[in-house]
Amino acid sequence: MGSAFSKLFGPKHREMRMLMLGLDNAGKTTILYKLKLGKTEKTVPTVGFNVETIKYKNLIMNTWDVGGQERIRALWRHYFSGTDALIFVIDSADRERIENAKKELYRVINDKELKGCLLAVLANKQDLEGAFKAKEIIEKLELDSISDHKWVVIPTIAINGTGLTEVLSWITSTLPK
Ligand SMILES: Nc1nc2c(ncn2[C@@H]2O[C@H](COP(=O)(O)OP(=O)(O)OP(=O)(O)O)[C@@H](O)[C@H]2O)c(=O)[nH]1
Ligand SMILES: [Mg+2]
Repeated sequence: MGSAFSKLFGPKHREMRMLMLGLDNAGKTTILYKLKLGKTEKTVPTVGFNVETIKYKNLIMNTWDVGGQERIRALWRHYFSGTDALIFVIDSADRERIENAKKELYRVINDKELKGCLLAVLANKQDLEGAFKAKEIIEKLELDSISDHKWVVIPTIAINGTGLTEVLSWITSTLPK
């Protein structure tokens, strides 16, 4: 009632934690800043993490974006605790590494610390030639086999913002009350 939080944001707001993971170069940082600032920032590969607060409707989304390079993926698990929604970003045009992305996705969602969290898979870079469509991503990643997480695949183009509102909207409407 009288917490500093409700004084800042109003009593109706609800705070949640989002975690963005995916292979290096998938577009995570581009998405984070497009959501936060509404513009396309020039990015460099993330070594470590970025964190930003995104306000959407009545939600305060504390959003963590962790670097995806192979040598630092072992650090991902340090960010799992308390995650309400995992946003797993795929470079849909990187056909060679889709199996690698699949392996990393299952390693993450099978961790007990992420039990039951929402899973939004972003089929990013839909503007690029040869990009897998959302349906193909579902097949390649065998998402129909996942029954212990509510999941969705959303086609996105981070550089112009296509699909990003759908991501926030799905999370908002699917989050347990
Ligand atoms: N064409 C196209 N390029 C994109 C899209 N999204 C991101 N990019 C580009 O992909 C490159 C990598 O984007 P980042 O956001 O830095 O990728 P990341 O997932 O944060 O990578 P790490 O920090 O290494 O894990 C940048 O050059 C982006 O401009 C997209 O939808 N379409
Ligand atoms: Mg990054």
